[in-house]
Amino acid sequence: MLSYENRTPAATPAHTMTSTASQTRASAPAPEPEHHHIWIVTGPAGCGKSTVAKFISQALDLPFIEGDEYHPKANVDKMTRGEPLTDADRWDWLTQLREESLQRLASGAHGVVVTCSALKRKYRDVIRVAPYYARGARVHFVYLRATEDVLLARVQARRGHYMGANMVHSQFDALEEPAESETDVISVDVSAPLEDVEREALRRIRDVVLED
Ligand SMILES: Nc1ncnc2c1ncn2[C@@H]1O[C@H](COP(=O)(O)OP(=O)(O)OP(=O)(O)O)[C@@H](O)[C@H]1O
Ligand SMILES: O=C(O)[C@H](O)[C@@H](O)[C@H](O)[C@H](O)CO
Repeated sequence: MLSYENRTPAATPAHTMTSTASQTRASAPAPEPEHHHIWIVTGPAGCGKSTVAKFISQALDLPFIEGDEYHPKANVDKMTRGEPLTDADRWDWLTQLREESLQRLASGAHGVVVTCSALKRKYRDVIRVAPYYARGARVHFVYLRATEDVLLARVQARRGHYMGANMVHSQFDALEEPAESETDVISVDVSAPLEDVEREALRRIRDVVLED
């Protein structure tokens, strides 16, 4: 479980507390986290969304939503044929991922980890409005950054996936890398070995939670 408990000492440093307050804290149940975080792991095909998101969800003991499983069959058929999706193909899918994420929080989860390519700013904006529907929800994007060459090599090496290497270029054509003004984005370079990428992503996520 993500150590949300770590936030308590951070919020109230021990040296500022009276002994009575310390005792109360020691016996009181851990407080509910104030914010419930929706972690959207993003990037083009092959950047490691599924692999890294599963790792994060396990490390933080949060539910995991595999965004690819929510594409309608028509979208999957299209990608299997090597045809890039259009904006129109993606809107309902993005809305559904936002709703599924909120549903997990409504069911009692303290957070949720979701994979979603979210290639363009306007796609990220669809998910960004989640707090409008659920006060206390916080959306963050974990953007897995890589060059086209790196992703081409990884998709070529992968077996049994509908997304072929012939689709990688179109993913970069569509990609609008998060701008600096998108302050809810953690950007992680994924050229490093997987273990390093996972450790770095988790470290950055924990930092965000501690700052919250
Ligand atoms: N840092 C890494 N170093 C080496 N290989 C990696 C790394 N990250 C992921 N991979 C491998 O690259 C391939 C693509 O990873 P993964 O399927 O998780 O990407 P994805 O972004 O979910 O792809 P898609 O969007 O197409 O489903 C997998 O075979 C995975 O094991
Ligand atoms: O927006 C898109 O074009 C899609 O979500 C793709 O990114 C794939 O679903 C994913 O990469 C699986 O290979």
